[in-house]
Amino acid sequence: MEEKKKSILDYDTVALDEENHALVIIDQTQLPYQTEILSLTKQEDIWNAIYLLQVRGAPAIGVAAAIGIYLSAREIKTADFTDFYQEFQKAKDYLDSARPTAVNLSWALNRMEEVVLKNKEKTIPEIVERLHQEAVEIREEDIWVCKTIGEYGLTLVNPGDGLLTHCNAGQLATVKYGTATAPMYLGQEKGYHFRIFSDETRPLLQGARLTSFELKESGLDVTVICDNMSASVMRKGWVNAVFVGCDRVAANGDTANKIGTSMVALAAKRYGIPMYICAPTSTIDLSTISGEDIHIEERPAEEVVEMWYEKPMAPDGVKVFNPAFDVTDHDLIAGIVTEYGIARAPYTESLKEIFKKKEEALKAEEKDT
Ligand SMILES: CSC[C@H]1O[C@H](OP(=O)(O)O)[C@H](O)[C@@H]1O
Repeated sequence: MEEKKKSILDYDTVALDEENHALVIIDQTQLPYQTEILSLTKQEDIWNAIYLLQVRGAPAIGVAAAIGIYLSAREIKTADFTDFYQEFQKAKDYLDSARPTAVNLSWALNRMEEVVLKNKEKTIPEIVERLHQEAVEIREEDIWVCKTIGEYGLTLVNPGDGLLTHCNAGQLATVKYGTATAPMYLGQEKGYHFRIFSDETRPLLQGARLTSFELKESGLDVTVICDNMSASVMRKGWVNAVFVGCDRVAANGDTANKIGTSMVALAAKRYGIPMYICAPTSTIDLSTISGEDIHIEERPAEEVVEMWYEKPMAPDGVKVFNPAFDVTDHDLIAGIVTEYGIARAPYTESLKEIFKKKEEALKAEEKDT
């Protein structure tokens, strides 16, 4: 049994238990009421954990998928590559079907598949070991990515600023630091005193349940507000910048993020407040041309009308629409903060520049090793 730690941030959001060959996650559907750690070995349990948002947030979903597909590869009992690859692809397609919007899920699975193909001349045990290393690398990389996003994000704000965020793009959506919360945590380390407003984020309340929880546990000044209050808080002059995460950034900068983000962006535009998307390059999908092409996940009606209420809050049988995400138009976005710099409009060009910088950095890294 995991010993009780002092803060939720002392627990691993998502990790590989090397000894028991298991994916270990915090069950985020139980937060903030109780901290339950799940140790998952079965593919269907991992699929369910992603679908039910027990593990959630684009980067954390990508890490969970990488670990999950490695665990699945360990169980493929054959010495023949063709058979192995066939079983691997089945497992990959299965995990990929858990949620459609966050590109990190397919990004991580595709990266693991590349490892298989790159090592197809090796023995199956050697391929599985390479998958193991890649899953660990994807997880470790996320820490550097989020910290660097935090450093770039800090260049956009002042020590005493009011910040607003929507949903949870915090440490609970990543391995460490979060994306939208990375500037907040790094600012705290520098002695900054941000006043943070966290939208509750209906219907699943990631902002109230998760963001306010992790920020408060870290000693940050956080205030929970209802989603319909964000414009009013902006109008009062309490917000100097908005930082949110993302689930898929299209080539033109249109961004899918938790439902309600586009309303925050519209209000921020009205009040002249910069809206920043904190986006690991793993969440930027240049093959998706614009927001029109992003598949928005729709989720069960119960999440809207029954969750958190003693009795359903709408008449029985009434129609319910429950899109998990919406698209913020690129012209409402002041900047896209990545681990290779801040992209500014026009995004079609600037995002390509970011990937060029990434490619150059990776090439230089390869040369050094
Ligand atoms: C660090 S990006 C997290 C991103 O993912 C969340 O969605 P969900 O809670 O459904 O996984 C939300 O859109 C966050 O902004």
